[in-house]
Amino acid sequence: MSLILNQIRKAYVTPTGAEQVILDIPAFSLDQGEQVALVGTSGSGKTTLLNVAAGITTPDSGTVTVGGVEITRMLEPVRDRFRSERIGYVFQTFNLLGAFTALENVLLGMSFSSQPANRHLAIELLGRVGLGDRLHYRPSQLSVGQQQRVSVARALAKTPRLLLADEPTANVDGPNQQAILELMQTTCRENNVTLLLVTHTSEVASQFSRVERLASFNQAATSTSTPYSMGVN
Ligand SMILES: Nc1ncnc2c1ncn2[C@@H]1O[C@H](COP(=O)(O)OP(=O)(O)OP(=O)(O)O)[C@@H](O)[C@H]1O
Repeated sequence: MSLILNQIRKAYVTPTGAEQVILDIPAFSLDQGEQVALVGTSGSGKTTLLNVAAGITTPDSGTVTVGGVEITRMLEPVRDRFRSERIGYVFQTFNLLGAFTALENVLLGMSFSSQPANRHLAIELLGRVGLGDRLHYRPSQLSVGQQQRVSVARALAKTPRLLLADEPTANVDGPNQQAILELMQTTCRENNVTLLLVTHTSEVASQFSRVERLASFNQAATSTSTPYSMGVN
């Protein structure tokens, strides 16, 4: 599905009560099946942009159109169902359900989508992210990097039409980073899934033919951002 952001504005109220505009985006879009890396300084609004694209955060103004459907016009329950069925999201903070095992988390992610839970696919994906021997571990029994990999498997398992990934390899080592990135890119390519992936790492960004710097299309001046030099900013 294509993703089109048009005239998006999003401001937050700071603890002092002032309004701070985080996103002021005249236009930003991805074609169906396109794979884009999004880079930018910490605090510049990358997660906010993904949340707006997913319909989790409502923009103050502007429209978000996913696969030709304007999700900003939908009532919240309809938008929630649209997201569950068609959008995969690898959250920066994983958002795994603590009472459930790795396998159950992936199966639950599938059950919220339109397709029936496919245990075979869930086990295969967990194996492909290197967690074949951790299927029955709960999040608290997994390392942070392992939890991140469960989150990747969960997002892919529902075979979304749009995949949003917020630094999905931030907590894993080099070989795992490469394996996860390849899995995401290959799966998206094979299924014509649109991929928007936030990264701070130049090795990750370099594997995308299109790399977008948020500041290049966001007119909001996020002066709170503190540049740091882990990689791409
Ligand atoms: N609910 C909120 N209320 C007020 N300010 C917020 C809220 N959520 C985010 N912000 C502010 O919006 C700005 C952008 O946050 P966001 O998480 O989108 O940045 P980011 O680019 O993803 O950062 P990072 O690379 O560190 O993950 C930050 O300055 C943050 O303080």
